[in-house]
Amino acid sequence: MTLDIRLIRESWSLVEPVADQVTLDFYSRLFAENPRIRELFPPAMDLQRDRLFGALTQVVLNLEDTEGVREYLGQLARDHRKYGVRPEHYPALGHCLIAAMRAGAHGVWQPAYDQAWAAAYDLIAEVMIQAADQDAVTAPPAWIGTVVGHEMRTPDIAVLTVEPNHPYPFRAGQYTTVQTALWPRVWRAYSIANAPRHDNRIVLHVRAIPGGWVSTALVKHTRPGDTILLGPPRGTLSLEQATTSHLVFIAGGTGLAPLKALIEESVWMPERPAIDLFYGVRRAADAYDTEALNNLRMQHRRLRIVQAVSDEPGPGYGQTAIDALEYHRIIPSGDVFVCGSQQMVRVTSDRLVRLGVPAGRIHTEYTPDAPVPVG
Ligand SMILES: NC(=O)C1=CN([C@@H]2O[C@H](COP(=O)(O)OP(=O)(O)OC[C@H]3O[C@@H](n4cnc5c(N)ncnc54)[C@H](O)[C@@H]3O)[C@@H](O)[C@H]2O)C=CC1
Repeated sequence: MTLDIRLIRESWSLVEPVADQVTLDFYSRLFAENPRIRELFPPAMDLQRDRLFGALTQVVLNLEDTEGVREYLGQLARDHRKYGVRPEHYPALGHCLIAAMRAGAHGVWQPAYDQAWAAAYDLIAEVMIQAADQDAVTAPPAWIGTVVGHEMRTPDIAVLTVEPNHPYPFRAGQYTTVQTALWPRVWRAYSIANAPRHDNRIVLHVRAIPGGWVSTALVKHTRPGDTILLGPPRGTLSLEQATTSHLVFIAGGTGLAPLKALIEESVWMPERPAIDLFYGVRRAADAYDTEALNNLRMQHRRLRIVQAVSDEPGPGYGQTAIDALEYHRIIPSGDVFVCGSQQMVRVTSDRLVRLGVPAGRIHTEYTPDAPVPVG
């Protein structure tokens, strides 16, 4: 079966401006026609809605890159095993998706679009079902993680150490998704703050954010001995993305987590890269991992750490991490990794480009389907 990329893009451009409406309509149809499928989704659907359109956008934009799309869909399928998605659900999803798009592009939708999308959807479903089946041979849909450590580092930041019940095959820089018993079917993403270890444990840095259901449960209502569910590891942030041996890491708040994992990994590399870490916090008291960072500095002689405090007065204060980088007159000649809030990542990346860093050398986690992890 061949894909009519032109028809898919053309029809996509009609529904994109009404994405919110189409997504709402899609879920309304799906749940009305298939009440059992509703049970797979969380009570509040806000984040889920954004993800659906984000994922489809990724596919539509990259249709020529067959291998890339297959890999992306494979990852999506492995991740969806934790929701309980099964092969028999796919036809209903496809049917409702096309119906919602047709309704959204009311009046200008052509019958040929139906055929183009049906063919594309069949292919998407086939790739996803195959990938999920293959994954089921070696991996559970989700891991049960026992919390073996829970340290309150500030009144609202906890560092959790979690022991998965099966080998957890992640790479430094990746993130996991977490569900707590308090919020069934609600999953949130958290970067893993360590490189893989022999004891199979992972460390998460979690700030309880106001209104953050999962983050508040993890920080305030979780104790050693409790269990949580972990989805499969995801994300592409990796030292392998670097093409140079001088790395600049720019972290904001708990955005430190994945960069710390990369630093840990680099300690074991035969040729350690030189790393400048610019770490931004709002208040000095928010620097929740100073001791561990100092330990890493002892092990990694080519690691330099500059801390910036943005929201407090005082000598050397009043700076974000990127301000500090400019203040120290470091013009990155190598690769730069940026992790923090979406706003911070965007502002920092723009400033790096203005400083002359090629966009291809700026590495961030943000992709449309995988928003920077939030609580
Ligand atoms: N892979 C990733 O990129 C990860 C991202 N995160 C995200 O990092 C964020 C951390 O939040 P918090 O710990 O509450 O710290 P925060 O975002 O409140 O502040 C941390 C630092 O970022 C700076 N900052 C905030 N907004 C900025 C902006 N628009 N431009 C420049 N600098 C800005 C602050 O001044 C401060 O120095 C969360 O949004 C979390 O989701 C967390 C883990 C991993």
